[in-house]
Amino acid sequence: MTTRPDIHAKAETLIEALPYFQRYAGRSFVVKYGGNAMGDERAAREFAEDVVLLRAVGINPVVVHGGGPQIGAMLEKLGVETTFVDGLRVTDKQTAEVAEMVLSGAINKAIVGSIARAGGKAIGISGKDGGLVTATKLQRTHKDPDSNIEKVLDLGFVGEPSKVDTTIIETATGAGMIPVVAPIGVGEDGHTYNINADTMAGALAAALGAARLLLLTDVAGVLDKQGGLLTDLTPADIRRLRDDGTISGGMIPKLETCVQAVESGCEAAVVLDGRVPHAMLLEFFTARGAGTLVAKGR
Ligand SMILES: Nc1ncnc2c1ncn2[C@@H]1O[C@H](COP(=O)(O)OP(=O)(O)O)[C@@H](O)[C@H]1O
Ligand SMILES: CC(=O)N[C@@H](CCC(=O)OP(=O)(O)O)C(=O)O
Repeated sequence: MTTRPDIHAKAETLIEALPYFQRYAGRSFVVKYGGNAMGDERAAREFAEDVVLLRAVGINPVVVHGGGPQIGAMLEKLGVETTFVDGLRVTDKQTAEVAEMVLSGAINKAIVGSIARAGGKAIGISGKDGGLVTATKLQRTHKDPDSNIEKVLDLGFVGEPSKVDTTIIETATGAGMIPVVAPIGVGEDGHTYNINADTMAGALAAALGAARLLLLTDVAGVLDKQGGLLTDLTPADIRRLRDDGTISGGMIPKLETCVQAVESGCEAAVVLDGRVPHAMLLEFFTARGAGTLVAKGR
């Protein structure tokens, strides 16, 4: 008899995953797929395969996508200038129209297509569909460090989810489909609002009581000042890391989203390296995990 160690290793990998399949069957996983991660064709294919695999083992994946760099490229083509405040795009009426066209049109349908090629059935929607997300204008203030005076900043049609009705998500997942959601919402005032994709994903994870909110990014996870990976964090740890300056820039709103999600119904959030092949599968289905897990308590 010949031995096939490679076959045994594969079987062991599947058996290692069994308790996780059992634990998460029937639960929702909200996955935020950022615009920076989409550039690479192979990574995009692997992302779609991972999502289809989650669905195949009985988990309900919900994809929320970004597209910041792609909106920027389209605005540049059209000769429209764009600026950011605290990582949020200042959005006038024309910018909102371009953001909706790029997010709900081009990117949303490209992701639906790659999930279909990986053998899954996806349905592309935005926060506008089925009354999924009602948005309100984001109120943002900024304290001038010299005068200490707090100013109200007008970011235009930048919204935050104020009401989430998950019926359309539940209907789609109940019919075996994978919802792919563009971060666009409509206000009670009838205006279209541009919503940061991390914020949108966090709001959906909380409303769905998701087992996991997964934020794929371009670093290994949350790093300490020496560059070491912090594997487990609580909301209290995050407040401390923010106060001592360990986290900055885009990581601040990302972790704020994680804290808000775990404090309002989502079991745990993970900041994960989207550049690593099949990062999602390693996180969910191995004892080692990957990235940084944010949960209410240890
Ligand atoms: N402590 C930290 N650990 C990891 N990344 C950090 C930290 N502090 C700041 N960052 C920055 O946050 C960035 C991730 O946020 P962002 O660029 O908004 O991601 P994305 O575009 O994927 O949403 C990292 O690339 C890094 O530059
Ligand atoms: C208000 C706001 O900033 N909206 C974002 C929406 C897309 C996004 O968040 O995309 P990434 O995840 O790829 O950065 C924007 O206009 O760029």
